[in-house]
Amino acid sequence: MANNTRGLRPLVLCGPSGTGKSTLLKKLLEDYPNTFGFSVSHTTRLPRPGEIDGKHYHFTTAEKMKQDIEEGKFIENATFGGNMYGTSKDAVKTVLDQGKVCVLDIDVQGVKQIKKTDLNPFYVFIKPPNLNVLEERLRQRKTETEETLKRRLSVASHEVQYGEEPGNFDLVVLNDNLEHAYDQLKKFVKNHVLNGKQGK
Ligand SMILES: Nc1ncnc2c1ncn2[C@@H]1O[C@H](COP(=O)(O)OP(=O)(O)OP(=O)(O)O)[C@@H](O)[C@H]1O
Repeated sequence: MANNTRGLRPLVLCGPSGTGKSTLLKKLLEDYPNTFGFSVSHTTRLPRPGEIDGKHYHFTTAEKMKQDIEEGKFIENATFGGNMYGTSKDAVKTVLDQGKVCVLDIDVQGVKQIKKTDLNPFYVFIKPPNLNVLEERLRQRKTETEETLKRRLSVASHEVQYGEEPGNFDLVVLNDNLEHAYDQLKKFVKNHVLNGKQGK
């Protein structure tokens, strides 16, 4: 069954911090076990409570990450809120080798870089209802300090602008109601990413 996905285009989920990418991704991975594989990004930020090294992120140092970037080991990388993030070639290869559809959770800077590669994924933008709701979600998540929260919000409006620009994404999902947003994502996945090739 896993081999049925071989050759299918990867799926990029992008959107401002707190917009609900991880939440939607979790639902997708639960709904389609064995079909999708998450490309585990590298980051120099500290783990949040409950985050597991190698599962949620590969936690690394700025020194090591800079060196790996110089050595060409990354497909895309970005600095956000004083921390580095990136997708290594190995992270994508690991998923493809499992015969799964590779899902990448990246920001706008990463999307712009991926567009210059031959990865050829589907691009989905997850849009927050507005910046006040985004702030509320980030506050409720209790992962941010006042400073990191401000930084995340300050880039969010530019990201939404890029997300809404026609042609930049294959699908823009408004994450107002979670079930509604997930339905839109799932429909797109069924019709385009899986292209009728397999069910659950
Ligand atoms: N539709 C929704 N309605 C209400 N709350 C939501 C909705 N979608 C997500 N949330 C909540 O908003 C918070 C942020 O969501 P999540 O962590 O998935 O965002 P993210 O885009 O992955 O952020 P980051 O890029 O910082 O990892 C979480 O606490 C999540 O439970």
